[in-house]
Amino acid sequence: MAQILDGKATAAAIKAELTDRVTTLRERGVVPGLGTLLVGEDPGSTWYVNGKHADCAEVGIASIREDLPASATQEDIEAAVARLNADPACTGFIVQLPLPAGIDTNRVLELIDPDKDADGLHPTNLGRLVLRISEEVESSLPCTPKGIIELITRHGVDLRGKEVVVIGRGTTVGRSIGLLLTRKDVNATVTLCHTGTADLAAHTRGADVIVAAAGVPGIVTPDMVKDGAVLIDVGVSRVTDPVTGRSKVAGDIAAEAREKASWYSPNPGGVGPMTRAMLLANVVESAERALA
Ligand SMILES: Nc1nc2c(c(=O)[nH]1)N[C@@H](CN(C=O)c1ccc(C(=O)N[C@@H](CCC(=O)O)C(=O)O)cc1)CN2
Repeated sequence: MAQILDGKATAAAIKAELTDRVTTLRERGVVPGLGTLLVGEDPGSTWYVNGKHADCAEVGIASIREDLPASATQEDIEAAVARLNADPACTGFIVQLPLPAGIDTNRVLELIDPDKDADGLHPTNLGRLVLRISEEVESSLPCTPKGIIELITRHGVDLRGKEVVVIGRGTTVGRSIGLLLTRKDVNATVTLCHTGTADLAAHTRGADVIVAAAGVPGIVTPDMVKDGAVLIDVGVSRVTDPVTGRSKVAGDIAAEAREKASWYSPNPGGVGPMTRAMLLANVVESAERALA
């Protein structure tokens, strides 16, 4: 019988730990502050950003918002990044992705002060992750990959020597998760599959762990899963429920595939809450580093 990697409960436990650490920081005169930059009115992105501010309030982190209209130009966005870089109340910030079409996302990410990069997506911080395979990385780690590893290990599942297949090569998950999984403290072996992979099923069938981050509902079907595999469902697609007619989240892993798993992350309630908790952890850790 497959067991659940409960992201909601794990994130709640992490938030309780972070609340205590924020109290200690405040007692030492440091108020951690998270900034967000949201461009446009996409309902999903707006929901995620609102959630980030609610999470901050829950654990005692201050928060700062920069909301720009969808018509914002590259210059407008770069100016907002500069304001957050300069704001002393903002100890770390994120640029909500994706940015509207026509905006040079990499250029925007490169302008974030690496010391304030709460998402760990600045090239300097990704570069540190590439270079430091055994030492502690003294900057933020990308939230979803960090959250996935935390979710698995907090449930007592050992990743050492495991064959992990990652599906999807996006900026926030696929490109960087291999860097974390192959660090010496985790020691997994990673295969990164993507839209150019010739035979996806041939890879997933041999995998001990599948991290599905393709954003394609149900791309992982039961025939692609080995008995006893660990299934991590990162994909978030919005579909209409044929019975209720309501919009709902559809993950990348077909529900029937879970029956073959030893552990699986539900979706919703798995990786998403962990992503949110890791952002808070990054803000707290960076404030603690600044004090040390
Ligand atoms: N700058 C960033 N942009 C984006 C990131 C990111 O880490 N940094 N990740 C995603 C969006 N995201 C956070 O920003 C995010 C996605 C999902 C969830 C979440 O809690 N999902 C719920 C279900 C939500 C629903 O019902 O729609 C769950 O899994 O239980 C939180 C944050 C892309 N952009």
